[in-house]
Amino acid sequence: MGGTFDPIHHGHLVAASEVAAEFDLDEVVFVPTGQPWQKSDKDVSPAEHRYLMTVVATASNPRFSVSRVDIDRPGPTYTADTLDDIQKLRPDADLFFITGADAMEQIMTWKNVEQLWGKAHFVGVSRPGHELTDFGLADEVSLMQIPAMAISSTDCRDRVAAGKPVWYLVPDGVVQYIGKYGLYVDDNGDKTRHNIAPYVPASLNNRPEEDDE
Ligand SMILES: Nc1ncnc2c1ncn2[C@@H]1O[C@H](COP(=O)(O)OP(=O)(O)OP(=O)(O)O)[C@@H](O)[C@H]1O
Ligand SMILES: O=C(O)c1ccc[n+]([C@@H]2O[C@H](COP(=O)([O-])O)[C@@H](O)[C@H]2O)c1
Repeated sequence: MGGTFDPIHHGHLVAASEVAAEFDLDEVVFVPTGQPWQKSDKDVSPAEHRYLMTVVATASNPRFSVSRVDIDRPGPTYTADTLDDIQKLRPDADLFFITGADAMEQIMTWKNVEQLWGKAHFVGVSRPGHELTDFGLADEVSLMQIPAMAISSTDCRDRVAAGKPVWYLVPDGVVQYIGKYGLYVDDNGDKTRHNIAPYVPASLNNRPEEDDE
């Protein structure tokens, strides 16, 4: 499941869980976007924050994982590249790509859309306020009704900026992550203030003991 996840919320998690159950999937890989080119007119939080919030949100589900392929690939994020990279990592897997109804509505504008159908089976899930359409591609796209979650990342960001709670709209750990790094508070759009370094596991970051002299 690809997304900007700025922040990840329970609408994303319910969609992933419902599709995994319906299609008996072994795993759902959440893939935060690197540069979501169709959101270039919007302020998007640094990729490392979006990645780490996605890790926090999915950590308790053994069938959920998070991939860095899109945030580690330079340039705009295209799903054709995402699917190629994931297929290289899981050569034997049959890939499914989960999208909400709003993303499905836009899919014909995605790069190399005609190639996408050969790379994965697409599952479009219902989302309040959006029509669910498969553009007549019934063999390539499945449509699925899921419990209606009227939650969006935009609304979560706006609520934080307005000092309103986002408890129960996003996982508890994500509420705490947002507070810890001061994300989405009104800072005149200066996102660089909240930049963090890429995550490096401690085991790769051990420095030799410093000499006391
Ligand atoms: N409440 C929801 N129900 C079903 N699908 C959703 C829901 N929210 C997001 N999705 C789907 O999850 C994927 C990633 O969405 P994204 O990260 O852009 O979240 P968003 O809430 O739409 O964000 P924003 O408000 O910033 O545009 C998209 O395919 C989107 O359609
Ligand atoms: O391939 C494209 O051209 C393309 C254009 C827009 C969106 N997408 C993908 O659709 C997913 C949801 O995107 P978004 O912007 O709604 O978070 C995410 O995986 C994006 O990379 C892909």
